[in-house]
Amino acid sequence: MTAPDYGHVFSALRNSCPDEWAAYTQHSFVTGLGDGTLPRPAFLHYLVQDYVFLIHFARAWSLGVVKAETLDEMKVCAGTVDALVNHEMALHVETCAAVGIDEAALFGAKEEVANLAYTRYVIDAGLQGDFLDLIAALAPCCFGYGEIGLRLAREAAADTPYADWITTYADSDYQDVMVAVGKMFDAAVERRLGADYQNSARWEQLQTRFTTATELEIGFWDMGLNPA
Ligand SMILES: Cc1ncc(C[n+]2csc(CCO)c2C)c(N)n1
Repeated sequence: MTAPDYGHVFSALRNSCPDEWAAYTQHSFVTGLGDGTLPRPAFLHYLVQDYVFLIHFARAWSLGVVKAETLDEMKVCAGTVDALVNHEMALHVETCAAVGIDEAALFGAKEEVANLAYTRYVIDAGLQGDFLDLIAALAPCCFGYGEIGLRLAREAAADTPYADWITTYADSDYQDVMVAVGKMFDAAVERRLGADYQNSARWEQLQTRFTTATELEIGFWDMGLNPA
């Protein structure tokens, strides 16, 4: 599988924080998913928290519909909300059901501080700022999991118990959606800041949004490794 092209805006943002990006996408939680050494309690703890994360993340993407300026932007945001609440959460529901955690328990799970910090940061970026602030804060989640899924699909141990998780994010339908999201991000930034966006007054602020969200992803993996 070739490396995915998630667009030039994402590449530029990622290149502005290489250390944080590596700490996120090569975190020991990720290594443990690939080689199968991640303890099951840590994985389930992560998955329950991630269910709650996706609920609030769907709210953040919904804000994208509100802040969009074109129909294409609205379509991508609305499509992502649909994918999240009607499809992506199925992995969480099915995996947890198999160990006796039902959906009501997932919905009512106590949200940990690292989880709350991340989603509320993204929602606030969109409330306080404009569409670009919102997508800069949303980007690490989309493209980071896209990169991780593809890398683990290539490198993971054949007998890792986390193959379903890896397949969810390596899946070509999922990758196609991420490529479409990347194209929309490129167009959204060029529309507002022009082709020379990296020299615009807004760029540093967008880099900060992206880096902060990347740091919050690192905190989410750390949280996963420490079941309460
Ligand atoms: C902590 C955390 N970060 C990223 C993802 C992956 N993810 C969540 S929403 C979304 C975009 C549209 O599906 C993607 C890729 C996750 N599940 N949990």
